[in-house]
Amino acid sequence: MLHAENLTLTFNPNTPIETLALRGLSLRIPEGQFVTVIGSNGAGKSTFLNAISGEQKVDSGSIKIDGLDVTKLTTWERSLNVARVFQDPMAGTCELLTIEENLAIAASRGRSRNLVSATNSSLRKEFQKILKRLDLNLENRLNDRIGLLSGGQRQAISLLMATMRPSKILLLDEHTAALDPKTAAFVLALTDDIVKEGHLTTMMVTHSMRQALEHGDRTIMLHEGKVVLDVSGSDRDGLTVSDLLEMFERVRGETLDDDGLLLSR
Ligand SMILES: Nc1ncnc2c1ncn2[C@@H]1O[C@H](COP(=O)(O)OP(=O)(O)OP(=O)(O)O)[C@@H](O)[C@H]1O
Repeated sequence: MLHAENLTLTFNPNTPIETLALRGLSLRIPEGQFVTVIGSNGAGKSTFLNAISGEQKVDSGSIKIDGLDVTKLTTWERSLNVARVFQDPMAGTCELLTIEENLAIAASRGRSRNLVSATNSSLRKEFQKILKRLDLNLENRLNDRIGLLSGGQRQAISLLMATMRPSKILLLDEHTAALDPKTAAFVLALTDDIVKEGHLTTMMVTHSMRQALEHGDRTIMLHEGKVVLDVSGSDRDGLTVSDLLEMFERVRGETLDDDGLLLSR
């Protein structure tokens, strides 16, 4: 389904601040697989997701989604294939628009209808139905500005918006990192349900090794722009956070020195 082959990307080449963000990164993800992605700060996780979504052009290598090389598509063209939820709850929704208007934008993705015609009564019913699953009474607040909602409520809606229309791959970029633990658990459970229901091919970046092991069916670790660990199936079942840390240290031949990653065990 997703086939990334030998991706390289250098920021500010031939300058004192040259950064080799992707160094021959290759990864294949079959359809319907849920991959969790971990890695220390600066490992290249966001850059990789940006390359898949088209926000960042790579220097070399190819990214194919269902056999189609997407490296040459515009961001808009790729938005039909790639759905994404960011860390910042404010990034996925427009605070000045109502809940209904935000959902209408998501509903019109990939369609020729405009926003005005999208806000009709059958769509309103669809919006109420999908909001009901959150059990937050938001289905009765369609006309409220989304800026009135909490970060967790907005992030839950961002997830619903990203998955409202079909796409080939769902990218979750630390989408629960800015939420308090209880709300993060709520959004993660919602994520699991939505991914399972839609059999969605998914990549979820997280700084929490525990989350990485408890969700999805495969875990990869990036380090210095490459995949250095890739565990799934029976190898991953029963793996503990300590095991994962140990494996990383073994693979890299060095001690993991990343407070963020260690603190969020
Ligand atoms: N637009 C940019 N210009 C210059 N350097 C960049 C840019 N984006 C990322 N980098 C650098 O590329 C490297 C990879 O960054 P990236 O954001 O992909 O890491 P990450 O694994 O997502 O890290 P984090 O967990 O801290 O978010 C880092 O050294 C970063 O400073």
